[in-house]
Amino acid sequence: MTTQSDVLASIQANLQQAMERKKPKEQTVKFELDGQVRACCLLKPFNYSYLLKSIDDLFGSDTLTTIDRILCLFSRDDALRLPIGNDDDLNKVVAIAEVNQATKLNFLLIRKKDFSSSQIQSTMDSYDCGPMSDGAHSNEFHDTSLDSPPPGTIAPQKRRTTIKTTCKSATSNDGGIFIPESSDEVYSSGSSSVVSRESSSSENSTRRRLPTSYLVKRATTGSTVSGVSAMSSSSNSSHTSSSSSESLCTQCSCSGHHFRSPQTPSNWKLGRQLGQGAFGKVFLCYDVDTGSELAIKQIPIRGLSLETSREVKILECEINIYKQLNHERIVRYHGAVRTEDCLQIFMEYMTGGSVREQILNYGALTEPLAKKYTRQILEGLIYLHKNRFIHRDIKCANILRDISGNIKLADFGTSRRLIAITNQNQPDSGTIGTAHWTAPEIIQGSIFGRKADIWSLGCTIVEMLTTGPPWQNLQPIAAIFHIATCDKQEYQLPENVSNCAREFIDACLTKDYHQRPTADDLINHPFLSDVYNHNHHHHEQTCNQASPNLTLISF
Ligand SMILES: Nc1ncnc2c1ncn2[C@@H]1O[C@H](COP(=O)(O)OP(=O)(O)OP(=O)(O)O)[C@@H](O)[C@H]1O
Repeated sequence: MTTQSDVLASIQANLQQAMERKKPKEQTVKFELDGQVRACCLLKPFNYSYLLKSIDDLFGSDTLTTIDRILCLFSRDDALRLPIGNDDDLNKVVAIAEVNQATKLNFLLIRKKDFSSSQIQSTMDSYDCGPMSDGAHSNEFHDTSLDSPPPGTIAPQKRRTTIKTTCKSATSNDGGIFIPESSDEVYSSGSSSVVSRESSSSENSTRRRLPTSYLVKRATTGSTVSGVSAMSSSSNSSHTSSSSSESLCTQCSCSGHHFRSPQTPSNWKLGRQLGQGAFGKVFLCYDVDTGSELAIKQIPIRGLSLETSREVKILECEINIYKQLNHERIVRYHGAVRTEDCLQIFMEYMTGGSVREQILNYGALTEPLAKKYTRQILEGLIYLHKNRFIHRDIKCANILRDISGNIKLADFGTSRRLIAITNQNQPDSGTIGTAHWTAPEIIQGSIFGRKADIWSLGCTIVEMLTTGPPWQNLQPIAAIFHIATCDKQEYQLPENVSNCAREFIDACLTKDYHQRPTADDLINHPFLSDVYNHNHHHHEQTCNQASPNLTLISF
């Protein structure tokens, strides 16, 4: 006799079978090497050595001997890139792709540092690279030279892509097939930290072209600035006149003319080193003309490809947009200057260093201090989000302290470009990367929006209270696998942490971003109810400020 549980078991088995049948039997895999994009379809399951063989098949034998790292690219703009080194990493990546129903896996192949352009040339010459889109085969290989372009050179708008071929099932023995990139895929640059379209109901995400009108206009009425819609693409000028810029003010309905954009120092002296991050070193900088001290981040850019050089140019331009952001919870950018060897980013000097360093020096923070920092982070986020910016890299290393123990958000908007420029993944400079703070929707690659910052805030509070983010013991690939596949983020907090704090963190770590609260929602959460609203006090002073050149200091 058939019991109810037999029926249920048979339904479940059928379902399982149906799901298995729906799973694609092959995986499109796309590789990029020196700006060359090639793809093939691999029959599943495939392992790491099969992946390596495909690289040789696609790019020519001996290519592997020149490769230093294979980075898997995640997120819509490929900003999250993690090294793949074995079967285990690859299995996790394939599993994430399956969960996300991703149509292809993207890998970036990084050459060994000492591999010269002439060697690249001979390797490229040694295989038939298939049909070319414009027949300019040999010239374009010269484009992959590691030399920087001469000053003033405009990099090509798009990397060369391969001509049309049909994507069909193929084993690596086929030597690979070429898949044309859509213009959207090719054009991956733009101000990725800018929320492209304002929508209260959805967290839209589209790739943006470089905004070339750098004047961010404030709204004529109300307290919200329609900054991004004012950033239209018009010319390819990269010069910003700081004297013509207006600062943004979203805190009140005042005129918004509190400050002018700061001037980029032109006459300055390098001071002591303040620290080192994944992308470069940070020094004290004395502005000889104004007598003020700033911080300067120097990012080495010698020997970049044309494509990467273009990223540097875009970052330079973006920083000139960020200069106009003016809020007491945001570290002020003072501009960027490119020299032959490095990109120099000038910013406000924060005497207390980062909260990450505070934790490393003094241990986990107490709940009241974590609460105060959380409130101040939210104040910064509310300002950024109102102005349609996403920070995208909230973590203790990017939260800097002033002398009186208040904090500001640093490094907004720059991380994605710096990753592309320096090809960093998990940095080897003692910093810990960003994978553990990344929101599931970013890993899924379909969307990113303001609520990704809220997820990272949740991870950052865990970091403040325990010295590390959730999944801190896992390697980055394993961590993002958990973030993408687990329904509930697990983390451990000290026993004495209040329920209210736990509820707040849980709210931030809501997997479905539709359900996740906004910064505006969270500022009213009971967890923060007993923190003094320092911001309000300060802003009243700011709005009543007589001279735009005076900086008020509040305690
Ligand atoms: N504006 C600043 N004022 C004072 N010190 C700073 C400033 N910016 C950075 N630093 C110091 O330099 C260190 C390195 O900063 P950087 O932004 O390069 O890397 P990071 O944020 O620590 O790590 P990552 O590169 O992973 O983001 C910081 O930890 C901090 O001590």
